[in-house]
Amino acid sequence: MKLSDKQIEVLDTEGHLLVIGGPGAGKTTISILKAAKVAASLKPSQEILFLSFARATISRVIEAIENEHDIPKAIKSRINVETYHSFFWRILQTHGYLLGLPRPLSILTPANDAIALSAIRSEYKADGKLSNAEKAEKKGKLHAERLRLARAEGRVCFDLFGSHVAELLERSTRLRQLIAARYPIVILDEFQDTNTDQWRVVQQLGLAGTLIALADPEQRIYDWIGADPARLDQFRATFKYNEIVLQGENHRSAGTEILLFGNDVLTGKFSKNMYLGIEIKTYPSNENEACTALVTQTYAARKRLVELEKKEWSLAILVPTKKMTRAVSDVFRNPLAKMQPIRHSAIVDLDAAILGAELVSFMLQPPSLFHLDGVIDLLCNYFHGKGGDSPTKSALQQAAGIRKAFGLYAEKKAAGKPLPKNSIIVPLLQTYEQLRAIALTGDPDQDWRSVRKIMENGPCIRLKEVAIEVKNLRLLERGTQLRQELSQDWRTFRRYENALNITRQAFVREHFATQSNPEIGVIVMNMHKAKGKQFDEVIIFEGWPRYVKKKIVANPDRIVRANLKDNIDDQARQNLRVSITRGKQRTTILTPQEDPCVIFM
Ligand SMILES: Nc1ncnc2c1ncn2[C@@H]1O[C@H](COP(=O)(O)OP(=O)(O)OP(=O)(O)O)[C@@H](O)[C@H]1O
Repeated sequence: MKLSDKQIEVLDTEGHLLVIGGPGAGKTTISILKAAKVAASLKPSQEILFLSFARATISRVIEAIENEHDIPKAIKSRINVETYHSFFWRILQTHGYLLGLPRPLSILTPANDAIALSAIRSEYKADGKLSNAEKAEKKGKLHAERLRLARAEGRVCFDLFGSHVAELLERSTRLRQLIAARYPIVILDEFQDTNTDQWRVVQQLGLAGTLIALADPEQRIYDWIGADPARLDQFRATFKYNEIVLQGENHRSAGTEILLFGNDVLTGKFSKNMYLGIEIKTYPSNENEACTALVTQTYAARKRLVELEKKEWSLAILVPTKKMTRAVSDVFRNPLAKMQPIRHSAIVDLDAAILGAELVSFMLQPPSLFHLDGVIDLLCNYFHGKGGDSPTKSALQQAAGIRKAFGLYAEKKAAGKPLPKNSIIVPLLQTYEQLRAIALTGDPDQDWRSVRKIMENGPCIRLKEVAIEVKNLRLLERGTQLRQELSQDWRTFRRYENALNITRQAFVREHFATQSNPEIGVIVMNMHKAKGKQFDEVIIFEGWPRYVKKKIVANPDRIVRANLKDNIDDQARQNLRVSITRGKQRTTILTPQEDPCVIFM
């Protein structure tokens, strides 16, 4: 790889650095090369810290490091790529007591956070129907409860990580120095998207160590969770620094006009009718034709990529919402008649699946006095937590309904009376009895599948939902730690004595694991998740309007909310630009014929 003059300048410049460049300008690449250069002169106890937002981004950075064949292995191992979350958690575990947090601390995972806060959330109507004062009151109550859980029970949710670590570093010069002694250089990926607490931490890290901030102000897509357009200027005002702009560089899709098109999306002024590497295709606005268009385009892209005879290729299908990620994944699994299914992986939120897995694993445990009570607790947990931080009213009502029906069951049972025939506990008990009758084998994969199948095919619709949800998990595949630990549990006790605990720990570990599979083949994800990644081809597929008597009555899953001109804002434009510029060779946009994406109109 021949580095550009500006990239070489990054290598040669010392002190705090702000590296600015558009999509594919080579910021990540040059920061890795810089890290390798500096790592060679570090003391044995020191490492370079590369901080990123999501595990998904980390896997690409790790992959990029692996791909730099000129960097010796020993040097690569000195670059520690981590999420803000996992870095913060390490500090909190060891020093949180200084803030009055108890010991030991445990993580309140997003799903369990949702469960813990569901009682407060169920006091309020949906967010859209709340006044500003009610919203503020709800936010205050949620925050107070999270603080209470941290201080009284030592259960800390992700939302509190940043502010607690910031407070620790602001109050302790010694701690700052210790961290800087271990990590003399900290690289900040996607710096434009740091939120207020992360920025507070970064300021402290910069007091004692050296920062390399990588940023593209126009890829800022996290305003809704605290990113701030003023962040780059705050960096400029806080530190004595050098700024290097990788102006006009585009190594990702060189030879195409993908970046030019992405930039034109930002301004809304389209300089050309056709752009090399960009295809905008329309489909008739109905489900069948939308899905057929998507599947056909995916086949065609896949064919093009296979014909290149590269060892590995990647094709991303990017959609505007999480809901649509699942819908596309379902369509690929079961396309319309006569079309071949498409092998793919889908990046979906796993909150619900993880809670479901807790229930499946608990079913593996031997019967105990209160086993059924435990099942009910976990099933209620599932409904409380499955919607993450925006649970639906109906899910909360499901949980309340199960709890109430189980209370009645316990009463009747104690009085020796039968349950009402229409009680939701009746089918649940039937499935439960079938589950209890399984002869477990000690092969966790097989036993897990037996439990899941009975739940899916049994008469209880609630357990069936859980079983279907759990299919999204791949944690029991050959060689996984969860599988090994469950096997060990069986070998020790001749039963799965600790299945629930083992499963819970596996998910916490998984959350912090940095190694995730490189993204190859067909991958479906929502547009936000594509940040920081790249693929050989990208297909952006948005939803279509629903008509009644030729009038649009709903317009979900659009790039711009409801596809209304008034809703076009910087966030929508930047988000679309990020998605468009993930493609190396080609980006195809699929939009409905009768109501195409307003950004292009
Ligand atoms: N000087 C170079 N010559 C050739 N290829 C390069 C060069 N610098 C980077 N690349 C390649 O270009 C692609 C994009 O680079 P990189 O991911 O570093 O960009 P980025 O600025 O971090 O992008 P984004 O902000 O969009 O995530 C990568 O495949 C990388 O290997």
